[in-house]
Amino acid sequence: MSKRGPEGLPDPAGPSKRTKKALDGDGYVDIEEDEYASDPATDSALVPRGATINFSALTRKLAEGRREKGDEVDGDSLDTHRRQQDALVSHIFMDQDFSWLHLKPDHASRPLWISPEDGHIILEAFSPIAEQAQDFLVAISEPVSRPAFIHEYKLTSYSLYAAVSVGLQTEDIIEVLNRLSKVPVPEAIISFIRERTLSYGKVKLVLKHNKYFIESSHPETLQLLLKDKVIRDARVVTQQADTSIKAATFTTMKAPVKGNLVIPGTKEADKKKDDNAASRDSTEAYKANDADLFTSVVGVEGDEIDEDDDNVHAFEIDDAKIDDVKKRCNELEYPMLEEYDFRNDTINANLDIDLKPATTIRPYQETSLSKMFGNGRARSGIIVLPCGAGKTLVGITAACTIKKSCLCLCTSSVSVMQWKQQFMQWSNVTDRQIAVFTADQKERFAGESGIVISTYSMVANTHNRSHESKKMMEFLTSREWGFILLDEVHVVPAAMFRRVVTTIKAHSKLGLTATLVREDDKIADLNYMIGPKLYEANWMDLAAKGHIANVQCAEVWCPMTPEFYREYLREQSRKRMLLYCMNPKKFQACQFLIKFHEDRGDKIIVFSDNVYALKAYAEKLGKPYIHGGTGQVERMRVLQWFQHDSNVNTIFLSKVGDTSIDLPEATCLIQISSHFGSRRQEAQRLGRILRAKRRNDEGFNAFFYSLVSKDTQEMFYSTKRQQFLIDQGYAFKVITHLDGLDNLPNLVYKTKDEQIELISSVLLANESEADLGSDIRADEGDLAGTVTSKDFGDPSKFPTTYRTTGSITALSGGQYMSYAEQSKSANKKLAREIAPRHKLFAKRDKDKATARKEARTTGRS
Ligand SMILES: Nc1ncnc2c1ncn2[C@@H]1O[C@H](COP(=O)(O)OP(=O)(O)OP(=O)(O)O)[C@@H](O)[C@H]1O
Repeated sequence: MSKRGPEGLPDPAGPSKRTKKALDGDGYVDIEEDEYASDPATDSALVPRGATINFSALTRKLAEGRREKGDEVDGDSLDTHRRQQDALVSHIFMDQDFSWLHLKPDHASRPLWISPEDGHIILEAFSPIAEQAQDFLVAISEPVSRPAFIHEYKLTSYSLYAAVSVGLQTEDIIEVLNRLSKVPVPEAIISFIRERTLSYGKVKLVLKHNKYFIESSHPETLQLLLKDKVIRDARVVTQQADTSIKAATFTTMKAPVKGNLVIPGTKEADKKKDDNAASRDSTEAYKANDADLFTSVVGVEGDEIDEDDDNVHAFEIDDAKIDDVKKRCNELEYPMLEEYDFRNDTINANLDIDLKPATTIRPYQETSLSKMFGNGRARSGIIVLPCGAGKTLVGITAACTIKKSCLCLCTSSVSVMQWKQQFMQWSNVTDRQIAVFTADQKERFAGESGIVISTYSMVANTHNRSHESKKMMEFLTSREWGFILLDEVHVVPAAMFRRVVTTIKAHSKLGLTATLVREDDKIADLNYMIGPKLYEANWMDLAAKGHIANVQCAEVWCPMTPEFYREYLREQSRKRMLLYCMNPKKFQACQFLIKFHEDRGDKIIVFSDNVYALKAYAEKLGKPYIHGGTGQVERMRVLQWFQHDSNVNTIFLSKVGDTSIDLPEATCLIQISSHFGSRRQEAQRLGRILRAKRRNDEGFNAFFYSLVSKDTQEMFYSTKRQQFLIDQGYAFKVITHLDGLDNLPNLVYKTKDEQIELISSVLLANESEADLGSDIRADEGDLAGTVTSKDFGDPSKFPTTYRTTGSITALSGGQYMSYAEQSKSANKKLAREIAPRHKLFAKRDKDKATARKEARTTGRS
């Protein structure tokens, strides 16, 4: 595989040579000079096929060539003037001077600019055609950052793979980009798009009669793949097929027939119900949609999506090696499309389910599904929708469209029950057709087809299975599944995924997630294990349309009291965390915000990953709490109170509440302790209020506060955590002072004595109290719990996030708080004190510390 730069773009250091070398190493591929790109618009010698492109060098060379030839300059005075201007500004921008990419005369009405350096695309989100441009960019590139006015995307190999897999053609991509761009699309980018899309979509992975086949209508491509050792070794040679690699020896299969497909829950489906006679070809409808997009954006007709050739060639591969083969094909730049022609599958029994007549899916849910079913088959891939936007219904609608046996995998047993309940709520599935497989329940559906809902760990775990579990696994692995639904795909460790993908045979896979980010950079693995990203919604758009709530985000800086800070500087890292969580000023800020929001009529969830702090805060403030150790009955009771009792307006949750708790009543979140710098956790917590019931009330805002102890490590983690949400367009305000806090009646830990009492109890607390990982029960499967502080790097190296400091009045409409920047703090003085001391004093300090330690040990015993 070509080595990629940090952006997913090729590394200028020449990785293509690696590709070539790897292939040569196996002694099978001759990359001839004539395989160099032969597009007349580009200098062919510069762009070898499969080679990595140094965008800037290439573009400059091409531009210089043109200048030498006098191509781009028609000699009129305007251009001369322009060149003079360029010369004037060039020294300011240095190597970032792109003035040689001349603006088109009507550039003001075109919303895009593409960097010739790295394929990053900048979009003016305020342009009248920004919405259409966004739809197009989401299809061909990866969104990097989408705040209010300027969006950033990047073109990568994977994004182009996804574009081809949803039916876009190379020339359409280039044409539309060119129409939208303020400058002509740099030639390096055109070459990159051509080169990357050349081989995509040529090879498919098909499951037939419980066997996997690699299928293509280009026999030469199959020959090329078979020259690779990994693929060759994975091939199952049947009697009919000769091992020698000739097109004639491949099994020839008939191309699937296309017909009518209507996704349930859409307007199309309603129309069909109303008028059976007027059934329409939905493939045509989706093509028309795409064509509309292109026409409205750029004024050209969209090309027809290629129909399959009549004859396709295929060879069988060993299902135990399926994962390696997929990975290898990706590396060879022939990623396999996985499509399931479910309507022509006569082998697997149909599942008679449909959405209930009253269920209507929302426009963005329909768009995401149209990417999956756009050509009448089910494409495997990933759909990314914000938390609370209704991924469950998207999954259920997909299952009701495919109408074959479905296996649904989630991260915890609580989610399993929620999925089952949602299936029953939105579709007409009967109790007999749906079964759950968890540690407590091992059910099977009645009849030939049905739905099984389980957890990743139940299916992937191979140790200590009970007899019943073994039997259940035999049931799951012995059959062919039409559809596998994978919830929260971003949290599942790669090894666990691999086990699931290799043990369960499924024709199509749909991954669902809100946050396609991982701290361990394993996200690229999902591309070959599940498929490309089919759709990613824009959070701000959905908020503007009322599908999710508008949220005001704020980071509240709580100064450490001098005593806490002194101990913080002295203690080791685990205790340090306990100290910044239990900071009395944070306690007070939490009390103040709870009071402030309860008075406004909000329902508040306070999150704390640290169970020691969770209990201490909740007990001190007299509020109910739930953590990993809370029993099911108690949990349900607390949640019921919160939902229905007007006297219980605040609950405290540990990380068990991050994902699996659906509380549309909640309108305010306060975070007092969190899992280091996890961007995913921050987004998932925000997700708890995005579904606020009251989101469509006029002027309604939900609130998300992160309480951070000033001048501690927590500030670095907080910045890191916010990055994902900032990229989605959320602005974090910083509150440095809560006006009125000091006058709050019954303010906790107000006196020095109380604060000192608190610090001694924190210091006496066991080191393990600072642990975050032990809170989740095994069956709740904290699949992401493997991430530690180490994964977040060195705080000092992390780039700072842009923040705004503003008025809380503007933030919440409240008049009781104000900002004040503190220029000096006692903490700074303390930090100076703690700095390396003269050796004369060092010994005295050491003696003192030993004495203190001894005193503590005696106190504990
Ligand atoms: N088309 C729809 N019509 C009405 N309600 C809907 C629709 N789609 C989703 N909802 C509602 O939106 C809420 C959120 O849905 P869901 O729990 O599926 O979100 P999610 O995207 O899975 O969130 P998370 O990632 O936080 O788990 C649910 O209460 C669901 O009933």
